[in-house]
Amino acid sequence: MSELLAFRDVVAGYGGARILHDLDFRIDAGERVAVLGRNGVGKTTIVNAFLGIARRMQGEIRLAGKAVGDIRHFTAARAGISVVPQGRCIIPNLTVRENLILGAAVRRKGAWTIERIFEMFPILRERADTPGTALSGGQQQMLAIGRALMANPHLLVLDEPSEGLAPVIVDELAGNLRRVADGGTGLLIIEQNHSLVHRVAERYYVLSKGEVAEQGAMAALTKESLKKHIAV
Ligand SMILES: Nc1ncnc2c1ncn2[C@@H]1O[C@H](COP(=O)(O)OP(=O)(O)OP(=O)(O)O)[C@@H](O)[C@H]1O
Repeated sequence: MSELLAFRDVVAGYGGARILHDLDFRIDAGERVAVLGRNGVGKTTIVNAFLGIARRMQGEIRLAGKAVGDIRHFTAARAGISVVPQGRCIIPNLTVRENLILGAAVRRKGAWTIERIFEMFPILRERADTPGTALSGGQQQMLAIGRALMANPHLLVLDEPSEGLAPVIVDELAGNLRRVADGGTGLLIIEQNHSLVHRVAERYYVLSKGEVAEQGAMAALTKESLKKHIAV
């Protein structure tokens, strides 16, 4: 399979503080990969490292097989990586429809259109003209995912998508993410909770103190590892 995103011996952090230590991981086209780990181990810093928010001090980040220097949010989206940030970042003064349209600003062609987003998330059609921040937490997560899909990414990166959602909404989210993946979009799901990823991801990395402590097939992740490294 072709390599989509890879970190090779990456050391990254903020100012002089090193958060990621010699981090190695790889996602191929169409894969569904989870990065698991407790609070503060550096999961979001992985995202920040390829968005140019964290400082890369050593190592290499490769996007679609090419080493990238300091990329920014827009460059990543143009290259086919869309991020659903932790906390969703719905733009307060924009309606649901306007938030979605914003996602298409990178002008990447593909199968995702506002109509297709509305088909997958009918509630977004019903509430298209209300402010995005007036939606419930679960609906805002759908909006954030829809907005990211509007950029027609090869890889959708989700940072703690199940945070603050009721179990029934997490079930719905898992179904939707599987549908996205079935359409050929790769998924990188960053989570400290196992309930979503065990239904969506096929492979996992466990991060501990900024390093990969374990990796393997999702089906082979043991209860002992879960207890040791994340919330169950
Ligand atoms: N912008 C920043 N500037 C300075 N330090 C930061 C910044 N963002 C994160 N950190 C620090 O980096 C470390 C790792 O944070 P990170 O957000 O990557 O962890 P995480 O595993 O995603 O945790 P969480 O589940 O809480 O989001 C923490 O000690 C945090 O305080």
